Amino acid sequence: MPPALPSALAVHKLCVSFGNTPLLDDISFELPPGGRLALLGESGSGKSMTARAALGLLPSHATVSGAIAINAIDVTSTTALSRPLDARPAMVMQDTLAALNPLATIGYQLEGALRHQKLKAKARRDQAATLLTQVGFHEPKQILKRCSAELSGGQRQRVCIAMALACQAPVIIADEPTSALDVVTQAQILRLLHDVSAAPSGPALLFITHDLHAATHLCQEALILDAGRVVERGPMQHLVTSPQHPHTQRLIESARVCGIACERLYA
Ligand SMILES: Nc1ncnc2c1ncn2[C@@H]1O[C@H](COP(=O)(O)OP(=O)(O)OP(=O)(O)O)[C@@H](O)[C@H]1O
Repeated sequence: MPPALPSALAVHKLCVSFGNTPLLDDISFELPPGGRLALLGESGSGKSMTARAALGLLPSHATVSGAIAINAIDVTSTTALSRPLDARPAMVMQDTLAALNPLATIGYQLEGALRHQKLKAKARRDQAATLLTQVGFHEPKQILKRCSAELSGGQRQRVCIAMALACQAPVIIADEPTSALDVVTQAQILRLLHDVSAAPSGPALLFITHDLHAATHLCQEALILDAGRVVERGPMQHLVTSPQHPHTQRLIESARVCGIACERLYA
């Protein structure tokens, strides 16, 4: 049997506090290469803080214990920019206008993300266009010339996913990537995130969301957070059809009140 690949992202007994305030308490999970894990929980439960720890973006006054490894490289106490390239997750955020530089063309930004590949200028331009095709643009050369304000929200999110792919990151952390989009565009972006992570050697995906329905479509597994702790974990189907913890039960029930019967997806 070939040796098992290291986890794309491994978090072990992570605790984070700001001063005397504990924000994350004993968080552990592993994300295999190409795996898709949802982080679910109510507002303030610690989803984004977990992402910030994995990205190396906690403020310097944070007290951190436990361990974080990316591609088996220990990054627990290294900031984002001091990490080697193969231990830096890429980030896809909800606010695509803030994520992209409004004053630079998409081509300029995408080629910047390809810088580390040391390609010649023409090859870099071609690669930028190829990435845009990969995320669903039919006229990539036109998009390369535009600025972010000249694109729709869904188009900007595709560009952000292309930027994440350009970084060849082992993990994409997607924090509410579809919340600002209409339902048709949401479905397209979820499908795209699925396809990029399911591709051979595709990145693992940590999907942060309130949206149980989106998580059931996209992810194989989920962690449910409450007040900075993991209250339940397991295969998505199991959590949705047979939630054990009262907090998970409340999440499923709340989704049902909003007309979303996730368990039907598994019927
Ligand atoms: N800069 C900060 N300083 C102090 N406390 C913070 C800071 N940022 C977040 N927190 C606290 O950390 C906890 C977790 O916040 P976090 O942003 O991770 O929640 P979340 O689950 O991502 O919520 P949401 O779904 O609303 O984005 C909350 O209690 C929040 O008030």
